[in-house]
Amino acid sequence: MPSPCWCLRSRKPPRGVSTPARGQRRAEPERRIRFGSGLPCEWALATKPLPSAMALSWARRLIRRPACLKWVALSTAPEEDCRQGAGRHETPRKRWMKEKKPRQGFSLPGLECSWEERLSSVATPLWRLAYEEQLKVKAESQKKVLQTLASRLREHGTDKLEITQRPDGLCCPLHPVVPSPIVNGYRNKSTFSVNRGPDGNPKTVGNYVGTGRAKNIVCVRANRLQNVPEKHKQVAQCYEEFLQQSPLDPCLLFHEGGHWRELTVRTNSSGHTMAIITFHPQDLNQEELCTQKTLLKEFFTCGPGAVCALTSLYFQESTMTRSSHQQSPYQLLYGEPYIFEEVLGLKFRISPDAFFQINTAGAEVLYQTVGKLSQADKNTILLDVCCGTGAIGLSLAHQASKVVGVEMVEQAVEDARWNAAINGISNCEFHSGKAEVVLPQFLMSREDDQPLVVVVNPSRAGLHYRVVRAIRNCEATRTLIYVSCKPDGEAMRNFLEFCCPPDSRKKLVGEPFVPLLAVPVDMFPHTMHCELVMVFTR
Ligand SMILES: C[S@@+](CC[C@H](N)C(=O)[O-])C[C@H]1O[C@@H](n2cnc3c(N)ncnc32)[C@H](O)[C@@H]1O
Repeated sequence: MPSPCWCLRSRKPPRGVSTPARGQRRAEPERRIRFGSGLPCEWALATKPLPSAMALSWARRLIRRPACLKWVALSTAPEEDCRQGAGRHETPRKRWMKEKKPRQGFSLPGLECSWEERLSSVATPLWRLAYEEQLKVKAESQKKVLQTLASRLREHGTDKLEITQRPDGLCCPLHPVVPSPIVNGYRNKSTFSVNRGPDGNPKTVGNYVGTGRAKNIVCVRANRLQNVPEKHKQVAQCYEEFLQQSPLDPCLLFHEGGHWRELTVRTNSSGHTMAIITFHPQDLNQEELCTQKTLLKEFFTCGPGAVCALTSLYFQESTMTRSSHQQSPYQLLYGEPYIFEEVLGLKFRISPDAFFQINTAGAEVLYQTVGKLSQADKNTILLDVCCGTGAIGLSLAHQASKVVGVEMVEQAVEDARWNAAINGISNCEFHSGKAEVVLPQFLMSREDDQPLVVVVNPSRAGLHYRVVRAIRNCEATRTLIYVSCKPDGEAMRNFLEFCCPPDSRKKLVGEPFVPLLAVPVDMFPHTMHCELVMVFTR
């Protein structure tokens, strides 16, 4: 259980707690709440768990103002700043940010709030709530998404009674959140950065507290993050040990030089572990690069890093924030080129560059949910748009007459084809390329009029308008399933494009879709995120 403490920034004190006068400190034996005057907004620290209703109401505020989340950890400025009060024109936060110096975890009497806890509050803001409470918070935020969609559709002049006449103000019925079968350590992939830690050590491996824009980034070890499994933490710790003994500098800012960059760890259910290390070559020659790769390999195969028992070690030279395999190949230094996973009885091969849902047990629930909702049958073709390694299409292939997948990452498409073959699935084809290029061509060139069930699961950037237009203008598409982990972002734009009244200016001439049902599936316990499965029909 996490330590019984809830810490949030809030404009108002929780109900039932009076605000002390400016500068005055108040201590109650049961619950002690402090308000730091001079901070941009008041914030509160409770040393006892708050009643769940209270915690929930605060969490709801976070949903309304998610920007607050960024400040949850940062606004916890050291106590002496609050106590002494800042100058008239300089708030403690301003002063703290101006110093730009990472500080040691600070302590308040009765409340230890370490850097690790701050990181937890940034990366997993719900971690102090019991899982049932987390699900309530997520249900609330999904409700808001459906309310927003309903009101945006009304603004767009929809006359669909299914939307305009719903008494709850939602655009369609909303199911309760389907819980994740695993709540802790569920991540099968974690990425760790290298940067200055709270003690100023530039070779710290962890995750960021703070932002680049505010220039107050501190890299904090992920040891306390509840969604990261122990194995990932162990590899991160070993990489840090390697860096400490390496003569080369870490690459903190590209233009300042340095080499060692982030670490990605992938694991599967049988404990196999793949590590990928990104390296900025700067002006090293091939021989020098080779020396570094050898040192890294030796460290993880026969040196102190051997305890991690890696099954694959990859090295990627990259001068960009992110590079695909095409831009800068993943170089296998040691072991198996792929990691394998089993999902719903099917075997999946996953390349280092390929996307795979980060919660494998949660992915099974998600795919089962999509399968039930899709109503794909032997008369329908199932289109899996943004298919990754083909997981959705392959797990539903037995329901449909045929599956067609589209994916832009070449390695993932190769995995999808291999996955179909190894599982003996012959009614699938996978196309490589951007969906906005491949899909309109595919739909235009179809000669049969077999009904289509389209499942889209794009990244956070949402679908390109050409993809939306192609799907909407294709009459054979009667059912559309949109799976999104950020339905209040770009996906909302897509929902409107699918459901708005016909608009010839935007070439959205096909019959509009109507939201039929929404089922949230929790894949990310402790975070605010949730996968939303939206079913549209027409
Ligand atoms: C959220 S993942 C979904 C993967 C897959 N449905 C699954 O469950 O494993 C999004 C996928 O979309 C791919 N993608 C992003 N933009 C794309 C585009 N414009 N065209 C095709 N695929 C794209 C990404 O490479 C990634 O594999």
